Amino acid sequence: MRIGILCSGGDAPGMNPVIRSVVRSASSLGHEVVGIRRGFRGLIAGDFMNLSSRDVGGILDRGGTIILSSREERFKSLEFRETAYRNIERAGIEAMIVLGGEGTFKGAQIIAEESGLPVIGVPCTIDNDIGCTEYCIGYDTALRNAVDAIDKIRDTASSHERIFVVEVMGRNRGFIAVEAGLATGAELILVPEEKFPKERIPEEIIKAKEMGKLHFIIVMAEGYGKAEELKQFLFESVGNRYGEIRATVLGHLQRGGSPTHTDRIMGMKFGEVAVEALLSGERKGFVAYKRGKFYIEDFQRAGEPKEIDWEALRLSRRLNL
Ligand SMILES: Nc1ncnc2c1ncn2[C@@H]1O[C@H](COP(=O)(O)OP(=O)(O)OP(=O)(O)O)[C@@H](O)[C@H]1O
Ligand SMILES: O=P(O)(O)OC[C@H]1O[C@](O)(CO)[C@@H](O)[C@@H]1O
Ligand SMILES: [Mg+2]
Repeated sequence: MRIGILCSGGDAPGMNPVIRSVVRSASSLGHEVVGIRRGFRGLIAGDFMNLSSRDVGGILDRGGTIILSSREERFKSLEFRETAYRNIERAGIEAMIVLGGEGTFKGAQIIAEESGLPVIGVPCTIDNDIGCTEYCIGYDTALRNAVDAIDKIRDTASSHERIFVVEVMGRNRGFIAVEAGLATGAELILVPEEKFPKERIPEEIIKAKEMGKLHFIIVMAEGYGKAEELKQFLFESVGNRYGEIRATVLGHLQRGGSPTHTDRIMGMKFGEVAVEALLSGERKGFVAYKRGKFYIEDFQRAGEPKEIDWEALRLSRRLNL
């Protein structure tokens, strides 16, 4: 079988271990892998490259993706998808493995349904927001990056007795904010899922400062609000009386760097399962991970809501004395 592989949406550290695993698992069973460069954009352009086991050497520890990624609006239009299907046929691609988030899986599902090609998705997004799977590649590394950065911010926040608003990624979800916030002992975690009233934040700051805390660190998911705007609101509410206020947006540094051992190992496992699923005749769906087991789930279910760790949020508040 000739298998096409692509990465789409925001890159995720751990995509390279998935690619390596797909290429070598397929190769060990006598099958070929073709890399599609720049995700769906490369499908439309017909930008393909053969990937041998040697081509994927030395990439386990590399962040990003060697076959590149993109967000490609044109893939939502049938006209461009038809061009993609002609390119797939011309290149002799008989099945596909698609790495990305929930948006990417919509594209993957459409390919499977319109072209009849077998397509398997591998959940790769630092947002960790794909329904039905307990794990998404990239999330662990993004957490490591966020925790590392917030620890550093805490040092300077304490020295200057400041209030910090730290904005972390998670387009519509608070997964990174909750876990990075608990792990760094943030004084307040703000997530879009909870709608914590911003009018209550000044009292929280006053309470903490009266308890003798040097700093007050707010870890806020980007889906809750903008760091600069919250900083401005706090300044208008309490001024500098409880410490100067600063805002930091961690941004794309969360998405880079060498994948953690968890993202590497999970990436390799997800990749092998994707190849075996295609070889055993699966036609469409994504590899999901639940209670220690991998299985193929319907693409449709990727959009189902997945709960943040509410227990972690509760615990962070209890321990904030
Ligand atoms: N309804 C759709 N039909 C066809 N293609 C789609 C559709 N939705 C998304 N896509 C494709 O998937 C790409 C990636 O989607 P999106 O930007 O939502 O990222 P994602 O895969 O969710 O990853 P992340 O959120 O981690 O960045 C889009 O740019 C587009 O090419
Ligand atoms: O890299 P871009 O296109 O600016 O997208 C940023 C978005 O992508 C993500 O990093 C997910 O990949 C979100 O957390 C964030 O909202
Ligand atoms: Mg997404």
